Amino acid sequence: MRSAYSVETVRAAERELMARLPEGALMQRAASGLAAACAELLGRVYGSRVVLLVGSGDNGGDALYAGARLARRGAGVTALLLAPERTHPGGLAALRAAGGSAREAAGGALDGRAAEDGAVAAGVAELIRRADLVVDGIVGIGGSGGLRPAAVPLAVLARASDAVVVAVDLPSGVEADSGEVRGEAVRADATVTFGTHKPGLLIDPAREYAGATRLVDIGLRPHLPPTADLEALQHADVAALLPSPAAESDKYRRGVVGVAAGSARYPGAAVLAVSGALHGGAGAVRYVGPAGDAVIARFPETLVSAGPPSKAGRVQAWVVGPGVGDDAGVVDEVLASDVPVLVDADGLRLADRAAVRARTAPTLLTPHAGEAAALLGTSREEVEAARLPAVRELAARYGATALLKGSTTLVAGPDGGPVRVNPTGTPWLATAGSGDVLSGLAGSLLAGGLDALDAASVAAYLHGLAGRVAAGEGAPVGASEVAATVARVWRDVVGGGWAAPSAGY
Ligand SMILES: NC(=O)C1=CN([C@@H]2O[C@H](COP(=O)(O)OP(=O)(O)OC[C@H]3O[C@@H](n4cnc5c(N)ncnc54)[C@H](O)[C@@H]3O)[C@@H](O)[C@H]2O)[C@@H](O)CC1
Ligand SMILES: [K+]
Repeated sequence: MRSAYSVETVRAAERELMARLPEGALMQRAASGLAAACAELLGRVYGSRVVLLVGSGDNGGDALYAGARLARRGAGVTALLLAPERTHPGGLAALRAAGGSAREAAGGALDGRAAEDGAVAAGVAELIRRADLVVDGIVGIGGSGGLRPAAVPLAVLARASDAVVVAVDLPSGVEADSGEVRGEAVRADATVTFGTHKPGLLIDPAREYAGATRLVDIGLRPHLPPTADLEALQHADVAALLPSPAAESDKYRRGVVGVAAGSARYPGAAVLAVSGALHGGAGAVRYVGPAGDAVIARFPETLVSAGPPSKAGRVQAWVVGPGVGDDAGVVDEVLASDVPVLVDADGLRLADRAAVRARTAPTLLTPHAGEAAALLGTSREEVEAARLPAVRELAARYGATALLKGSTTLVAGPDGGPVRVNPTGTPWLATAGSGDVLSGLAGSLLAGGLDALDAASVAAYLHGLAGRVAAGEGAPVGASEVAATVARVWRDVVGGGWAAPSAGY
């Protein structure tokens, strides 16, 4: 499990650890890991051109000490200081002693005129443009509220340069705790983070600014609490959670999932939700609704009933909503059941909110940002910008587990606790019907006995992997292909020997 901790928790752990170590030891650990990562990215350190963007705090100190290490190996290192009088003194001295140089980043006063806010000093643009490596030590976990104006042109110049951009701890300008990016921020090719991941490194939009993330061990782990603020499942975690039938299992012991989906107008949603459900490990899939013929034609193994959900026979979990159109009755009926219920798509719009809150069996809501905005009474843009607070609020407000879809899908439980972020997502999954497959898959795992947080996060994991594998070398995929690929990725996850395509999850 990959975990991330909030700034407040990281600070407390650092204080504990620092109290046991000689002055400055922690920063040396950080700088040494940072320098090693930079050297690796440069390939050849000797003769390379390195520019350090240095803010007024310890984040800048890390950059300066790492720059000193690179300078000792023959790199030409220049530090651009955003606040020359408040630069980390030890770091600056180390850089100079190693042969590096430092200069002011901001535009100085010219001919008696005051410097414009946000202007850069002469030669700075050229330095950044010609650099092989730019190290972003403007601000780390001490930052808030987006980049200050003086730092903005440096972020813009770094983006335009061909240099590899490495962020120290976090890309400057992103919110460490939430992944929000308000205004300009540094876009890094890689981020070297210390002690633990910060939530923003795993959640979009900030995750995109971080590039590939590398964690440097500075000995913080024993000082962090056992419960993280954010968790990302990895192969081994998912393998341990996936249901596997025992010798004495029959279809009923493996769980029956009911799917109440589709309509005369949208039969495809029913077919896709059933296809997801058939691949989620439940012993049987029961379909209820007006698209029975289409479902049977495609998946003859489905148990189809024509009547209402309450007459369909026992299930261990329900999925309700995909493609049901305006049939509020079916949503009401399913919500009145005493088994776990997943509500998706039209179901989210039609569900009686008081009925959702009043349920005693687990409820799992699976909105995309637009549906989440409607449930929260806010705008889609607000949800997209602040996904972590949004998913927490949804879960708390509805007393439900909430899965917020997106490139970094988030899952929050109703009683607080760590939020799960899915590391396997791919933009190829933004395709019609993909959400229906996810609902079926998660519902099937619910019926198989996983709790709502696990069912949702395991489903998102498998679904994301299936999307990646089906998309292969970057071709678009349909939702049916995603469903059909779930069995393969399930085998790979359980087998443990699967080599993930390219990506850093
Ligand atoms: N505390 C520790 O034990 C360790 C800290 N380390 C480094 O120290 C960093 C935290 O250092 P600090 O607490 O000094 O804080 P930072 O260096 O992250 O930032 C604080 C400074 O940045 C300025 N600032 C705040 N918001 C800004 C914004 N939006 N735009 C531009 N400037 C802004 C403030 O004026 C303040 O002086 C970590 O991110 C990490 O890089 C590492 O050396 C590892 C050990
Ligand atoms: K930084």
